[in-house]
Amino acid sequence: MMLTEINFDGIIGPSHNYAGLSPGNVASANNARTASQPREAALQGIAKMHANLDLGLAQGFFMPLDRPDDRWLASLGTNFPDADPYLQAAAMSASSMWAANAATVSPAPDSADGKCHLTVANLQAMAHRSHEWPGTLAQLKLAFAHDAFQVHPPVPSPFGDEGAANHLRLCSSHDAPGLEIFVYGITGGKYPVRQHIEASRAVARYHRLDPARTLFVAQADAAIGSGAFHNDVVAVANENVLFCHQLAFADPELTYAAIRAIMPEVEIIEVPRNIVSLDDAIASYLFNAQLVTIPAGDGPDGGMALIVPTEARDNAAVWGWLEEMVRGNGPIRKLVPVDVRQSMANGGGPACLRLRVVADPATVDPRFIATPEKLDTIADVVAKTWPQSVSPDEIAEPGFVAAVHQARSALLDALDLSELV
Ligand SMILES: NCCC[C@H](NC(=O)CCC(=O)O)C(=O)O
Repeated sequence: MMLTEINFDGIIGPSHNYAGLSPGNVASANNARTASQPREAALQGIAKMHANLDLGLAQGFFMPLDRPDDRWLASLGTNFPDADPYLQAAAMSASSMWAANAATVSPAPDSADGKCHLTVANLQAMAHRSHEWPGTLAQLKLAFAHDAFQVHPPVPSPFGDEGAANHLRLCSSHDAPGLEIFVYGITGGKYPVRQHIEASRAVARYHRLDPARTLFVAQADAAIGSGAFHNDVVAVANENVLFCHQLAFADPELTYAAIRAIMPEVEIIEVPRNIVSLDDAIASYLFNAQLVTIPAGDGPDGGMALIVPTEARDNAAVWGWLEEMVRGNGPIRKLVPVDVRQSMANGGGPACLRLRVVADPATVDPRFIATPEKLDTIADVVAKTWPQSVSPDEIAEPGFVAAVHQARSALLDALDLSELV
């Protein structure tokens, strides 16, 4: 059994649009009502997956969900043509692209029963995301049907759960038992808190985690209030490294001490607020990075790489700090900027677009595992069928709805996944 970290990216769906649906998400608000480019968006995501394969990383993907979500609208007593524009936009959202919010994942070495556990996130804080979970659950049950996994339905209402975006795992290596850190919000000032501690505690119970290696940590109110609606906007972990902003956690010193008490070998790289302000961190998304271990023999000199959005390179304070960090003798040796601007404009960086699953790739349904050839097939379908551009006023047009349906069906056909209705 070879346990490896596999990054599953959400393929950016054909209905990708900027409807400004996420209060507390600065980018979503700033770009509200502008035109989006679904085709370019999806191609950017595919290019990121190609680049990760080139780094020697294991890569998977999830299909876009069926949009508009007619079942959800029916449960609200309406249908797409009759619904008001807000419900139409919420039903049409391509938000399942942000796979970090699909589920929380606890790899097998962390669980008392030796299975890899996944709990689908209920995403109940935002209407347009609250109806993702049935489609996501169906997909995870298919991809992870092997008995190496256990897929759990979401935590019940009213406890909000946003999945892996509020979850950090530290370990000596991916296949060793880890320390799992659940980050929750208390108050977000003017913005909603999305992750509730009761939900985090329930997930830890479902996953049969060892309480001695599980922490529940409050996110700083200032971070949520500045636009860090998920903790992965201000912190990321990989193996023994925690990379975070000074204002990520409500009580940083206590948090670091609690981590060190369980895992003395942890390396905490904290970015000081006087060098990178919270506003710069949120605008550049330097922490919404994929912090990955380059497989031995494949890397420039081994070590870890930080896959950052190009927005981080464009910010002088952020890029200056990052360049100095990689020149030092630390664990992060390489910066890899990737262009995911279409997703970034809705508040989703490289880390939001992926769900990390530590598992034996042989136990995953192979239809969800990426190869360069399969990514080319996906890119081909996208180039032929994804709408080029759409403004929020156009998402209810019958022609657009038909194009969205056709595009997704073409992709499911090409990947032999038509059973995902
Ligand atoms: N992890 C990143 C999630 C980004 C996501 N954006 C959105 O849903 C924007 C949708 C819109 O405004 O059309 C969110 O805020 O949950």
